Amino acid sequence: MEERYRTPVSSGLLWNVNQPAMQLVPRKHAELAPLLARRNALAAHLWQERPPAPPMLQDAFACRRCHSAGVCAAYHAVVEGGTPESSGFEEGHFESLAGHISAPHAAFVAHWMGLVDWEEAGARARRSGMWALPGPEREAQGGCISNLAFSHCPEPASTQDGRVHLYCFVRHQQASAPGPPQHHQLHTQQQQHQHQRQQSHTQQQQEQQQQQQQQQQQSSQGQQQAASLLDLGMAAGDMVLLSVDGLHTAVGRVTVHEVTPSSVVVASRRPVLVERYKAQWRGMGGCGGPAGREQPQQQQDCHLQQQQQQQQQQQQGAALWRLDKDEVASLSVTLRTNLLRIASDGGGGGGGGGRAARLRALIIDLAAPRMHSLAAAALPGGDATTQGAPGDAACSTPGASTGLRLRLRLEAAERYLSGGHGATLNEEQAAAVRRVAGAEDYALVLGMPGTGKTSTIAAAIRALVEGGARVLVSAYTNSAVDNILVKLAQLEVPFVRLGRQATAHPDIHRFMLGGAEYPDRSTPALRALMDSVRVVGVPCLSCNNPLLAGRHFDVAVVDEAGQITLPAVLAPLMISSSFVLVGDHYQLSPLVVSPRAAEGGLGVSLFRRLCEAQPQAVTALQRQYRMCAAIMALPNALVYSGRLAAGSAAVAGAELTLPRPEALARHPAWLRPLMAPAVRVAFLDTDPTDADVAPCGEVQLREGTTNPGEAAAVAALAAALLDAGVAPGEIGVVSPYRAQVGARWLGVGLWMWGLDSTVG
Ligand SMILES: Nc1ncnc2c1ncn2[C@@H]1O[C@H](COP(=O)(O)OP(=O)(O)OP(=O)(O)O)[C@@H](O)[C@H]1O
Repeated sequence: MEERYRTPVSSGLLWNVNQPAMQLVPRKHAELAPLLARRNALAAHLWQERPPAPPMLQDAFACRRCHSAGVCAAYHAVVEGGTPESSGFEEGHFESLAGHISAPHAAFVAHWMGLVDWEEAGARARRSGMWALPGPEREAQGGCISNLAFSHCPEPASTQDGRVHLYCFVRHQQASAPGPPQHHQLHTQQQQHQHQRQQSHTQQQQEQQQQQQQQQQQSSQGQQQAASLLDLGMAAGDMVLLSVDGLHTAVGRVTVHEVTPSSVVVASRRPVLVERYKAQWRGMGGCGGPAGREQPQQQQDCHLQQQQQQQQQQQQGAALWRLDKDEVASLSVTLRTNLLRIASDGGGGGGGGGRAARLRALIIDLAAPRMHSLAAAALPGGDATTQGAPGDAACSTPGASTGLRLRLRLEAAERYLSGGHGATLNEEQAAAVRRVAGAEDYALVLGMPGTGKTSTIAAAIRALVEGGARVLVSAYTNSAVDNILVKLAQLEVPFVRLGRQATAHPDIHRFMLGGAEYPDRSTPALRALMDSVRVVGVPCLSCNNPLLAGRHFDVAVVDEAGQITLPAVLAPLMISSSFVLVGDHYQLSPLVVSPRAAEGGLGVSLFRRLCEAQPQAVTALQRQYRMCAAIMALPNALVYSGRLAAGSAAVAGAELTLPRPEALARHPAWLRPLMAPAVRVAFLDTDPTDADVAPCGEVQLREGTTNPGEAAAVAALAAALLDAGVAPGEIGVVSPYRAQVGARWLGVGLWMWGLDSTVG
């Protein structure tokens, strides 16, 4: 720390998990050497591609009291093939925690643990760029905004989470006038840079290369960066790390508050000492790291551009800041813990052993799910299919048999479906509601695009709640959770949304703790709220929220389940008696970075695994309300084998209506035939021989691939539609290129999406 911060450090803080407060520990020279040795050993350990876990402690007394003994025993058993003797646990302790794990279950969990390891290694390789690459290089790869100068502190904002401090940064443009990106120049420079790296590294050559690079970078600096900060893929709500480039990585973990073309405002709960870095910068006299320290050539190459920018900033007495998206964070730890919790029968903190046993049967052994038919549920006390699951006693509602609970839900579903909003659901949707209400183990809802998945799930949740169930609403992303919650609010179903306000949809803020619906944040009030509320919404990876500790739900409903990896989806399932997975595995599968993990099956969601193993548990929604017949023909031919149908004749025959068709006369001739009402799908040939359409071709910009010719053609089409009276909000533009999805469309209020975000 002294080396890094150039400040004498005379003591440190020790946090002992068994103690309520931290202790101040004075620095003792004699203790430093072994501490550094442990630090180095840990660093060396973590640096390996797939680091093994440290050896078992062999401290029976400490392990008996440890809250992680369950997952630790499960890990030792399934990954390390451990025995009671090798565990070092007290006699009988290891067997009680891991003795039940059969060889096939151990093999399954070990396999998935390995996939998480590979994925973590892949993600870590990407993340290392945050620490190793100068901001501009990282910005070119995406996930970073670099070359920022601190501007000012807007007034602190008050949120339900408390007051947050705001910091506004602007592009450091003063040293170089902004201008259009010089594509050719950038490309050439990158080639030269690469080429130079391949050359022999004699001292003389290195110096020449550095000089060349400096000259090139000086001439192109300021021209390479994206013209608008909106083009860099960061949005309000993103979690980012704020750093001073080359001086201090991760000054703070902050949230993006607002992005405009020229500025970005970040929010932090704690004050960030921006002025301090200005002062420190002056004190250090240049680039980060001790002066004269030898660096490998690659690092020197890497840091050249950074140093130049820093020198410019230094002359002006200010630091250069950067924002890096924090994507991996503690994800792998959560995934491993989830896997070990279904392997373990206790001591894992939360899920009961009975629930874990049932999940092992359903997920690993692929046991058939028990489903209560309406007829069976009508019988007093339920039927045989609802009784006697091993270990389920831990999950049942006291005083009510499983059969009775399911019958109450099914009756509530029928009541809902027979009146008001419920009557507007089509047959498939109504069947899905019944299936969800009658599911004892799980139900799967396969919702093809535009088939009313969200509406159906919201209706099913309302029926569940009216039938007395407590429901956990989850998904991988905050936005997917909120999508359902918005519909629940319309159906007047009360709920609590857990999480930070910054990550939630504005319409949902009032349902968050401290929001208009739940203003009292005192401990008794929160406890009473969590005891009484019937519906809680939280993303999968936040199910370890302290307010959920020790709580149990009757049903977990997980949306977009086709896009969630198996280890990630387990957390909500562990704290619920039954679950409903909603998704469409024919659309996007889980995003996996590591090819090796993908080969091993990490890209196969639990939703798909169960759909394939237990097709009788699937209710498919196939009647869609979004696409006319001509558009629907494409997904039907490519993906759904003709199963997708239009919800009504009006949907199938929908056509373009132009309030002012005569306005088209003012626009290029090539686009007029495309606007005929009968034309539902058109492929526009952008061959350059057509004089009217601008020549098209891909161009590599710093912010990504673009096709200016195609963009111009789309702009012409949009302008014609607007002129002909189509409302801006009725026009959508989709592009496979992130860089093409830019600010230029926002001015006219068009909907503009990247390809991924249009799925579903
Ligand atoms: N039974 C129905 N009758 C008429 N319109 C319906 C019906 N069900 C859904 N819709 C309409 O279909 C559209 C899509 O509904 P919804 O957003 O719930 O579908 P989704 O399957 O969740 O969509 P996505 O494909 O985005 O996941 C909405 O405009 C909705 O009002």
